Amino acid sequence: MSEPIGPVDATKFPRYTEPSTFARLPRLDEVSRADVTILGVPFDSGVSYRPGARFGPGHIRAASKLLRPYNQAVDVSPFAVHQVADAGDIGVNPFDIVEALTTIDSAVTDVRKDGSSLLTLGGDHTIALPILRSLYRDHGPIAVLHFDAHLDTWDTYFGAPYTHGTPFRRASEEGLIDLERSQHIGIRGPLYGKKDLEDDEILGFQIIRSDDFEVDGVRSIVERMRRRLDGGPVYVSVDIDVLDPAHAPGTGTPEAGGMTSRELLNTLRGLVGLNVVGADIVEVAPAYDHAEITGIAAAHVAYELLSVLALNKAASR
Ligand SMILES: N=C(N)NCCCC(=O)O
Ligand SMILES: [Zn+2]
Ligand SMILES: [Zn+2]
Repeated sequence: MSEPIGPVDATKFPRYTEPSTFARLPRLDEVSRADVTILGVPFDSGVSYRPGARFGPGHIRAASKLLRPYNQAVDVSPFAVHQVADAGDIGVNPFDIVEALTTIDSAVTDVRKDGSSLLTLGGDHTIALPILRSLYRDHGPIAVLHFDAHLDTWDTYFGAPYTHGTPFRRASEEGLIDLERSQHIGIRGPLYGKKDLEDDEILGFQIIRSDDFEVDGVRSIVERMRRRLDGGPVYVSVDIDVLDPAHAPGTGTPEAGGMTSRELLNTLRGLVGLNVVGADIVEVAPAYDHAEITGIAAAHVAYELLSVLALNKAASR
């Protein structure tokens, strides 16, 4: 097998040149096949408050230009172990959510058909549902590790079943999730009522609260997370609003009292060795971002997830 094509060399082409791909990696059509494909899903017709996450993919790519090839925190070069490529964005109907779900499902299925893992850049949280539908057809019920301020297991908004506050309710009803192994991390903030928590508990999710990071620390939370997820395929869904608005102002439904980016990156490093088959980063809304704070956080979240996939690949050889 030929050597993987890595990022453009920043000592020859400065970082602000060239069209944007994630981390200046090759486009999918420039490589024969990818082990990991990055796919943009510019869809935000499911939001309940501030719109704008449809511009998330481009913003995360722009903020990813400064990423360097070697991850010192976990001792891996995530783009050298295997081929990572950027498939660009899906064309999604912004006016018809049901059609959008079908389009996202088929695009994700297409990207994965030769065995590639998937990292999706959203888009609002609605997009997790069609991704889980696609993964279910290959893996069966999958554990969801859900980083978010919000439960996203609400039933409907204004009678609408497909929104960014409801993907994990729909996915649970459709049997796509292994609910005995699933977990929300970073939950906080005002709810509509106590019933929100009761409904979520009935579904079977386990909750690690944002405040738990202060009390228990990252190390003990990683232990709980690994115990919960072990034993099967895992899907990681990162709503950037899991971070405190100080660390991620550019998002649609911000809530005070969130995780720091350092806590989130460290927690993600704890996924090494688990069977992560796909991931998303959603709810990045650049119109409310300043100084690329949210874009940079999202790019680093992607980098840590890609590092986990690379370490898992290296260990399987
Ligand atoms: N998935 C995200 N980011 N937010 C859901 C918030 C739903 C609400 O407006 O109550
Ligand atoms: Zn969410
Ligand atoms: Zn959220």
